[in-house]
Amino acid sequence: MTSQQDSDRTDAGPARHYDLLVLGTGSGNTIVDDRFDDWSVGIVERTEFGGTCLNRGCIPSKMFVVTADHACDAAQGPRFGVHTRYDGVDWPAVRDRVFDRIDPQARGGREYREGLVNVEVHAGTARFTGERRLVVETEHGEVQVSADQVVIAVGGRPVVPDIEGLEEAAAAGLVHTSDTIMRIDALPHRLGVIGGGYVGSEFANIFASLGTEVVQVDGQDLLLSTQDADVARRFTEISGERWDLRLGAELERVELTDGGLRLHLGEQGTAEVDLLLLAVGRRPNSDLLDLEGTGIEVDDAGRVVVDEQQRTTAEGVWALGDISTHHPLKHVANHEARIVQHNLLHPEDLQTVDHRFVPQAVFSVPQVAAVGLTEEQAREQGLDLAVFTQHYADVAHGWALEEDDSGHLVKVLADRATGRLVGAHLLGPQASVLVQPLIQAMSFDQPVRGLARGQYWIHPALSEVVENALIGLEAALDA
Ligand SMILES: Cc1cc2nc3c(=O)[nH]c(=O)nc-3n(C[C@H](O)[C@H](O)[C@H](O)COP(=O)(O)OP(=O)(O)OC[C@H]3O[C@@H](n4cnc5c(N)ncnc54)[C@H](O)[C@@H]3O)c2cc1C
Ligand SMILES: NC(=O)c1ccc[n+]([C@@H]2O[C@H](COP(=O)([O-])OP(=O)(O)OC[C@H]3O[C@@H](n4cnc5c(N)ncnc54)[C@H](O)[C@@H]3O)[C@@H](O)[C@H]2O)c1
Repeated sequence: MTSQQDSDRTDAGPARHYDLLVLGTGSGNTIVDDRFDDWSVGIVERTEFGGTCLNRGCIPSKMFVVTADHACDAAQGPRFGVHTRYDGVDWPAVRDRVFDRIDPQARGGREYREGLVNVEVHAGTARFTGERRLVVETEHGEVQVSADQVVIAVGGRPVVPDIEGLEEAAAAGLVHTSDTIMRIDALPHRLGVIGGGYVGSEFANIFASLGTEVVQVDGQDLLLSTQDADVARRFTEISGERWDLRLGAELERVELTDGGLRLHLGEQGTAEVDLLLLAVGRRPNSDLLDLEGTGIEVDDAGRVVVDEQQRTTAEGVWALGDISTHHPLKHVANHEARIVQHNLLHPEDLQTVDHRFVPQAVFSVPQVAAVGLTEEQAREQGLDLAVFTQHYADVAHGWALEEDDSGHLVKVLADRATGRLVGAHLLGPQASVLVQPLIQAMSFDQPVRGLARGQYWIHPALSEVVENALIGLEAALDA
């Protein structure tokens, strides 16, 4: 590769041409390693380095989840005969523990890139002006950039619905999204959470565990309504025992009250809260890019259209992660970044993404984890299914965890025609870890028969709940 960097000035400021231009420093930033040392590289980032996951997503939220788990454990002590109780939280200390770890990582990421001789970092928002030509709006004016190869990795952002009174409430500083809720100054006494998906369910648990009175609202009749119905139902029941759930409800209007907010929820009445968290989904940032006229196609949901090699519909332009995926998860964005990285380096030997068995987990209490089809999806596809559900309460480690059957479960589905797993759905402690052997079995096309008995499972570890689920599934296949 030859560097064609130049610095011709134009009306819009200095022009730069690169071998590679990366837009966004979430998973996009992982592409540039020492194999690109002889490429000239431009990187554009409009906020902190590291993207959503590091700064406003997975990592800080899971640090709060672990803190919330400590609070729950303290409150649960007496159930085990232990004299503990939960006495409240030093919120600024909790928050600062998280961001004193994270913020230096973001700064360090930027400094590292800025220190590389072949890389130029532009702090600003990029938008296209032509074929692989863009302008970056920075604090110091506009910079024109162009490149032989462009990687679009600009992610997404929370959806803010258009609801009466919301703007006034936001102007009063009482409305948050996942972008801001983790940096607030004080633990709210009462929190309204609009949305019962991933973000809503994780934050409802965090704040409820720390002592906030939570009211959670969702338009659907179940929380996590896209999960397998058995899991969604039990998760909803457990959450409903812990905080105020208003399901099948619309947030129709928000009203400012003395020091707080009144949420008008149609048939679900009203709720008084101090702060509101909007968690009604995320949208891709394609609208910031001025893609019209570039040949880069976007679908109805605003996702940049890519093929199996992560190529967009425009020559030399790639996309990855939340801007283009149907699975807006960090492990997917990272996988796609590895594919783009390989394909940039080996244009004669393109690799294809593997989206066959994308797992996911919700880090609430209890945890939820899943891979493959739900029972409903499998039946819709007309599969001849064998299904088995193993309860945690019926394995040795489950006895240690719970006195009665709390409904924690491992549900596994197999296709009788192939003898292979087609889905696994877990609800309970460590679900996000326990699901891994099931992902592995599906990814490596291992038959269900022999999966349990063909290996040792440590006794009395919680993994026996997965072993027993597979034994039960094998019996169901043979029935
Ligand atoms: C609260 C929360 C918790 C989450 N938890 C998990 C989890 O536990 N597990 C999991 O797998 N996933 C989780 N996710 C999802 C995960 O964060 C995303 O899937 C992942 O970060 C997407 O990575 P990305 O690189 O595609 O985009 P991002 O990480 O969003 O990076 C895009 C970058 O592009 C920048 N940018 C945007 N537009 C422009 C522009 N025009 N010019 C220049 N720069 C621009 C942005 O500032 C950003 O830094 C969570 C998300 C949230 C919100
Ligand atoms: N643990 C994780 O992996 C994790 C955690 C957080 C976020 N994420 C990612 O972020 C994405 C976005 O998460 P999210 O929770 O914002 O979206 P989501 O799509 O998971 O859930 C949105 C919820 O809001 C509800 N809703 C939508 N509009 C509403 C309205 N007007 N009133 C009431 N309810 C309404 C929907 O019924 C749905 O239950 C997820 O799809 C996921 O990919 C992942």
